[in-house]
Amino acid sequence: MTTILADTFRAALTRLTNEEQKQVKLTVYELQDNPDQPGLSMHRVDKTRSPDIWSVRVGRDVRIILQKSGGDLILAYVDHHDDAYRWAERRRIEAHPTTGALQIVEVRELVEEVVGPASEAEQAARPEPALFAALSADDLMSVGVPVDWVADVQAVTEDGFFDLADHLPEEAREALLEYAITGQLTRAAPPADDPLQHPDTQRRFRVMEGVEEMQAALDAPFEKWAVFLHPSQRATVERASSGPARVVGSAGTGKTVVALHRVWRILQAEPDARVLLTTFSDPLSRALAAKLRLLLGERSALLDRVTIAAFDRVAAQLYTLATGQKPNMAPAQAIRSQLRKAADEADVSEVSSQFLHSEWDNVIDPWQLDSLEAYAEVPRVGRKNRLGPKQRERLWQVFAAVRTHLATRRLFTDSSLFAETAALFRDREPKPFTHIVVDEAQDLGVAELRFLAAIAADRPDALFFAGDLGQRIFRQPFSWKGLGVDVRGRSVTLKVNYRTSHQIRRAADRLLPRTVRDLDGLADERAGTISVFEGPEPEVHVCASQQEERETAAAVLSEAISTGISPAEIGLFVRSEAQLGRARAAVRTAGLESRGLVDPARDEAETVLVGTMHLAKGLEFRMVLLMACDQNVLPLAERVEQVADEFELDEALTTERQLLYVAATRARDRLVITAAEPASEFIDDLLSAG
Ligand SMILES: Nc1ncnc2c1ncn2[C@@H]1O[C@H](COP(=O)(O)OP(=O)(O)OP(=O)(O)O)[C@@H](O)[C@H]1O
Repeated sequence: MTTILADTFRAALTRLTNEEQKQVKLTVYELQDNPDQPGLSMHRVDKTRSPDIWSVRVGRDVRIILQKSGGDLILAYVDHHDDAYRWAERRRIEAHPTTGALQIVEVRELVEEVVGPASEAEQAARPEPALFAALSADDLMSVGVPVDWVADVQAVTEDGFFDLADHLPEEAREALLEYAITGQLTRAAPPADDPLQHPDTQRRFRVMEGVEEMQAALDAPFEKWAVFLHPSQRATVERASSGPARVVGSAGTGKTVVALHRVWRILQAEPDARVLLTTFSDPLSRALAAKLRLLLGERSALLDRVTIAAFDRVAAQLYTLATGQKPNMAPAQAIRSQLRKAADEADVSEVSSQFLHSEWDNVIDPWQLDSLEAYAEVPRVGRKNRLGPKQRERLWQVFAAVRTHLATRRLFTDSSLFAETAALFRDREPKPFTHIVVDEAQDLGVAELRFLAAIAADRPDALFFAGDLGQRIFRQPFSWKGLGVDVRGRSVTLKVNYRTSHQIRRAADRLLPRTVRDLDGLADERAGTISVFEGPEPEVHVCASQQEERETAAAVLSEAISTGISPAEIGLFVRSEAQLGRARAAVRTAGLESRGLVDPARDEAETVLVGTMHLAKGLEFRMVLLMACDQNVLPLAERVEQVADEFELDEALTTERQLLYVAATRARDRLVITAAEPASEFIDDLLSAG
């Protein structure tokens, strides 16, 4: 007999007490071992609409609801006696007549709380149009709307949609939302012979191969993604690649989840695989490590074959491994003074410090240019090369002097460490890693990408990237193809946002263009992304002074706490360190305590996280408060003043905007933005309708 676990069962299990959960799990293992054993007290549920629904007794008051049909045993639900029976009486488990996907269908006539199709009189009085009036019953069935619910969907207006959507299977809900936003109806995958093989079945039912798998699935934490993936996520995880591949999608669409499952799949499929899971910062790599542990659960022995660390740490470790020495890093300030000194000596005083720094940071150092010829030929993306050959020659003397200064002292920059370590491993076999999975890949620089390509095995599926071009906040763009990493034709876009409410996502999306293109012509298309739940509209408070802002923010925090949001569920972010004081003062005024990101000693449950927007990356909170969104803070005036040319100005404005997008999309349910007058121009974009 095949045992199948439904997502509704797992969700219901987590609502029971620990002791009840333990008892339920033991009963499930017994059922899986032999569902017919006499010790199990199993009864057919009489009042249901399907003949195959049974209840199994767990202790005095808890009941498991399951469907027994053919050779399959579907674990559907678990709850206290009366609630379990009520759940069972209102549901059918069946293959959808059009799509063939297995669904748990709510029996329409037994669901009272949804407003039924409006009468003609009501419709005449109601000015709101029906959202799906143009779709026929066949259209609706083609996306998996259960027969019972077709009339309700045809009659629903925008106001009632999210309430109704709660009663529909995910594929129908998502297709209808997409239609409401884009006017396009994406039909379900073609029917499979076996309903269990249908991609929409697999997002809510999973066949359990053995007791061990069942244990892992039931012990896995409440995060649904640990067990059930969206079909587009699953396809991306499982896809065999003929070359480097990537997954893109706007914030909250599950790119990190895909990256984690990809790592797991590689480890499972290849006993000799050595995997690097990497990203751009230590806090993010720690978060990835925690999530991977969670996903692997009982299979944590697999972790022995994974390295999880930020790019720069991996480079430093491999350098030490190859040379026996620790790399000595040059302080950024020392490089700045060397540049100025060399410029004075070479008598190029007409060139501003801004230009020198920018040229070093964005061209000379990342590309590791080592000659005047290389300097002349480097691809300058978007940046006008305003240098004549003579001037370039003089400037090169400056950069060459700094390079010599660093080389003679064996001092590294991040980029030179990447380059040197890449050179140490480029021709070595075997490579340190068979597979490399990169999260937040939009912030890879030239040196990092070359480094990763050099330390990965020479096999087509060695490199996998997850990222969102719209969230690039650190690095300037460059052509990946030009460096030999061509993901064209192997890029998948995820469209379902699981993190952020419809209202917050819609507002945050207004900060960015609908399409963001990379330099190889690949587009990240943001239009058509949907959120699966609703919440309040984001709030914006533009205050007359910083003091008024502090009081307003404090009042917002107090009100949130009074409505049941705990301090740990709140993230408070500001543009940069200079505004942290304003944020902490607001937390104090609300009578709360704050903690920083690198403040592990603080009790997380009792404190509000306060940090800069750059550090918000990769996190998520029930409520996000963004403070100090003032005119000179976003975009940051100091940064705008320091640009070397028009290209850099454009870059600065784009990445400042993207920074606000990153911070705003950390919010699940509530987003509040405050500013002291005059407010950032970005706020107008966020609020503008349409
Ligand atoms: N299949 C799924 N089912 C349920 N929840 C999911 C699923 N996939 C992702 N999530 C949830 O959605 C949220 C966002 O996921 P994730 O962090 O992977 O998104 P992301 O695309 O990497 O976001 P960002 O670009 O903002 O970093 C998380 O809370 C995650 O648990």
